[in-house]
Amino acid sequence: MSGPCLLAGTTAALIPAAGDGTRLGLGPKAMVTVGGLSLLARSVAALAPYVDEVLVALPEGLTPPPGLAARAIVGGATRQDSVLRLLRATAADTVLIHDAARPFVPPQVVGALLEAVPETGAASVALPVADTLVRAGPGETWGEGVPRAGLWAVQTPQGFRRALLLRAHEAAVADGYAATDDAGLIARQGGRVRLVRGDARLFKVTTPGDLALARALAPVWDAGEEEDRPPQGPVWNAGGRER
Ligand SMILES: Nc1ccn([C@@H]2O[C@H](COP(=O)(O)OP(=O)(O)OP(=O)(O)O)[C@@H](O)[C@H]2O)c(=O)n1
Ligand SMILES: C[C@](O)(CO)[C@H](O)COP(=O)(O)O
Repeated sequence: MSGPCLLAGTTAALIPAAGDGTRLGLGPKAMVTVGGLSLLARSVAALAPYVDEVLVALPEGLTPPPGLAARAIVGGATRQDSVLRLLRATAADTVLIHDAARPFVPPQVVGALLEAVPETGAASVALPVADTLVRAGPGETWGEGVPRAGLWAVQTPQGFRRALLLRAHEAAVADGYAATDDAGLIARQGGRVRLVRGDARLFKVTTPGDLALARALAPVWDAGEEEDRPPQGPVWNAGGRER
């Protein structure tokens, strides 16, 4: 990893992994394997080199897999609730929040995200939408076209000053507001969220089709170029200086 890290203080990776995986239909999704490694193990390994600690939220009753280099807590009923529990379980100054269900995390993307966070305290990886968009009408017919100019599809990881995100989560709880991601909670409070260009390989394993894609990609990813592999060992220390 090259380039300076501008983060001050400590950093934690928070990995919500407590979902049921209903759409995939294979039990707790984070434990599903691709290329011999669970989605959770891949996500933990991808972010561990950048942070001081990794915390994962698991479904109640699920024992953390042996050898997982992360502290485990019990997640909540929704992703939002799992993330709030993770935020309350760490004292880190900066947090990277990443779905366990996105196992392929290009190091370049994490580096760009870490450099973006200090500007506003909130940044998200996202990709400009490339397909034509339509709002479906009755009976799954073509309803209304949606102009795609300026639309980005949000991925993870997302990075935040922890105190800022915690306040946004607590405000959402107080208002009974539910969001599908964390950056949306900051934006709702009027906060600015920097968008960092993501990567097609950061797709979320949601459906059986996604799992088939992930299993096809895993051997290519694992044999990939050095720049596409997580760095070995810690990259930045707690004070944000390059190691
Ligand atoms: N109560 C929940 C629900 C989701 N997640 C996590 O949030 C991420 C994104 O969620 P998604 O892909 O929707 O996973 P599931 O909720 O498991 O999927 P489904 O909606 O099909 O059940 C996943 O890593 C998932 O484990 C979580 O930590 N706690
Ligand atoms: C956080 C997220 O991955 C960003 O795209 C997405 O919103 C998660 O949604 P889900 O409903 O938990 O699948």
